[in-house]
Amino acid sequence: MDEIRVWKWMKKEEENKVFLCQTLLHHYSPSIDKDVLLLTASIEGIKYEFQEKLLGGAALDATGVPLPEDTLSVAKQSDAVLLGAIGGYKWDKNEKHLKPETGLLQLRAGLKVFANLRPATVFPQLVDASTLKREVAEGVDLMVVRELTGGIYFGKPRGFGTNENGEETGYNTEIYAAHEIDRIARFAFEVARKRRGKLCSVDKANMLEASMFWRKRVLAFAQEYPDVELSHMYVDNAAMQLIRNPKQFDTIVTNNIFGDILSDEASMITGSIGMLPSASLGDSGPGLFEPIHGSAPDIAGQDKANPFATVLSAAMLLRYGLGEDKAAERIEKAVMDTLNRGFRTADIYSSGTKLVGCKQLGEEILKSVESPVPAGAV
Ligand SMILES: NC(=O)C1=CN([C@@H]2O[C@H](COP(=O)(O)OP(=O)(O)OC[C@H]3O[C@@H](n4cnc5c(N)ncnc54)[C@H](O)[C@@H]3O)[C@@H](O)[C@H]2O)C=CC1
Ligand SMILES: CC(C)CC(=O)C(=O)O
Ligand SMILES: [Mg+2]
Repeated sequence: MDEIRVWKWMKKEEENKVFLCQTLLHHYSPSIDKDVLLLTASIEGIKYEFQEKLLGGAALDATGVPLPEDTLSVAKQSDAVLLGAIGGYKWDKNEKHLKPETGLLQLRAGLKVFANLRPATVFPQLVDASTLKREVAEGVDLMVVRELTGGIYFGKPRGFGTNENGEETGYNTEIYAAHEIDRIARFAFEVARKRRGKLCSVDKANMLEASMFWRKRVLAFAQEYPDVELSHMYVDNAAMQLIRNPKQFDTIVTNNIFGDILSDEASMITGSIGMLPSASLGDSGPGLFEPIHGSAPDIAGQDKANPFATVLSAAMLLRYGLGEDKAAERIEKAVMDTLNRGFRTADIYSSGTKLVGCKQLGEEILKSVESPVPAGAV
């Protein structure tokens, strides 16, 4: 690849109180995931052009819309898109079309990234940071494949109304067309095939028509993938099984809203939502890479946020977005080195480790990117 363009939304300094990820990252000049990505690219000899554009609250404040045309257009022309989290108290009461979250959904739809990969891996160094017992959490390595551009977040009709009793209502529609299920099902079978060959499709087919249809379409792919063991589970049971025995799962495929919820749940097995990166991919065009967490406004400005999820998203960008596996490994190894050297933010701290803020953790990750610690040296 001769030229690599990476685009990232970056918040402005004055919004630090609102956007934690960017607050914590912004202590660091200008953000940890960007610094790690660009340093790694330079060391690995990857040529790049890096542009920054606004999305979400920063875009609303600057332009009046959550996804400016210029942002979408540059994102579409890029090879990969690195994204911080959006949202904040300041815009919570905005009308729907003027919410930061709407900008994010428009970007995902605009880039047609229908498959969202959310790996939940328990690093050996963090087993004791999990809220689950060691024997339950240790060795968990599962992948949530979440459908990202359909379902209830996009379905119509939606809105506010009045029912036959004159009472106010709010409504959304869970709807999937056949092609939307088929493409995510195929994607998930392929993912499962490259992993441990087990695919669990999560739905609510005992009650919802959209789920009954989902299950029927997923099932139709089973004969094409005889090497993949397909199972089905209702989402309420899946939420319980993830806590009871998460090691039973290899790859989970599910709709947009169930995947959103289950991946937040799965993140806690690993110690923190601050550990989970994600990759959103389509049939063609750039992938979108972002942590699974939001802007964490409750700890904004406190230098407390865990940067690993965003840094690992940069690694996913290199691997799945640009095919730069060696560079991705450099970042993943730097994360492991940093953990091995004992550095932890508060959310993953356990006794005997070193409690640091986001800024220092970022500096430690950068040191490890630059000079990987030889195996056995810590
Ligand atoms: N993809 C995105 O950009 C997302 C944006 N949001 C937006 O973020 C805002 C906050 O939403 P919440 O429901 O509070 O979800 P959230 O994921 O921002 O935070 C949930 C909890 O996890 C903690 N947390 C999140 N990331 C962390 C990190 N890196 N290190 C340590 N702790 C971390 C927070 O402090 C909070 O207690 C809202 O405006 C929401 O719409 C929420 C989810 C995803
Ligand atoms: C705006 C939300 C739908 C985003 C979210 O929670 C997510 O994608 O994880
Ligand atoms: Mg979410």
